[in-house]
Amino acid sequence: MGQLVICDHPLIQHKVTFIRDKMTNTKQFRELVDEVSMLMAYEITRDVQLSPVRVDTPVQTTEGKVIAGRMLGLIPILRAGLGMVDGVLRIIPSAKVGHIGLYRDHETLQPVEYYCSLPSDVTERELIVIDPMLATGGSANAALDMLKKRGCRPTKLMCLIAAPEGVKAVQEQHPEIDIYLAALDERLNEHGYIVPGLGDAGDRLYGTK
Ligand SMILES: O=P(O)(O)OC[C@H]1O[C@H](OP(=O)(O)OP(=O)(O)O)[C@H](O)[C@@H]1O
Ligand SMILES: O=c1cc[nH]c(=O)[nH]1
Ligand SMILES: [Mg+2]
Repeated sequence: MGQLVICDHPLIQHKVTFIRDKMTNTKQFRELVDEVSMLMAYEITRDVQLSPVRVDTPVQTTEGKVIAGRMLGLIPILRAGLGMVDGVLRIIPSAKVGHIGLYRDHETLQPVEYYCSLPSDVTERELIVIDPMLATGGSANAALDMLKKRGCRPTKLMCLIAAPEGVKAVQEQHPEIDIYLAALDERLNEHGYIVPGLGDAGDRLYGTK
């Protein structure tokens, strides 16, 4: 079973509180999501392999460590996943980005696929699927299915807020995936929204409601 990691660094928890706040405006919301995503990228890259190199300081030669060329790909789920990409890219600038378009049908809560564009070398990369909200888990599972069907290797799912129902659904359908969250909330409501959550992440990022 993959790990379930709650990124409980105080800076992340502080910012998530303001992300949840309904008084936070679109500009502040976008900035906070960007900042939390950057901070979460530290946790997500914790297992990156290092290799030794010699480095000449002004004083003497010593041994340093550099990242051992692991190839990463970021796969945001449109729309809301886009709000997290730049923050992660600030920490992992060499990652390539592919896009999966999914929206959740408001009646059935089932994900509807409308776009998929992946980097040409995507099958050689370790992929991190990115979406701020993991509610029923339908969208994350559909994205992971789409990637696996194309011969790709997703290893991590990065979300801001999840409901226990969504975590369970991903763990059942894709048990090897490591899930990284800033918060694990109480439950879903009758409309499939996370409680207490933050509302509709896409609408809050882009000011569409
Ligand atoms: O776990 P689930 O029950 O599938 O719900 C989570 C999905 O819902 C939201 O997207 P939405 O459908 O609102 O699309 P948007 O990003 O375009 O707003 C969110 O960004 C996830 O993709
Ligand atoms: O609470 C939720 C659930 C799904 N999608 C959102 O944007 N928010
Ligand atoms: Mg939405």
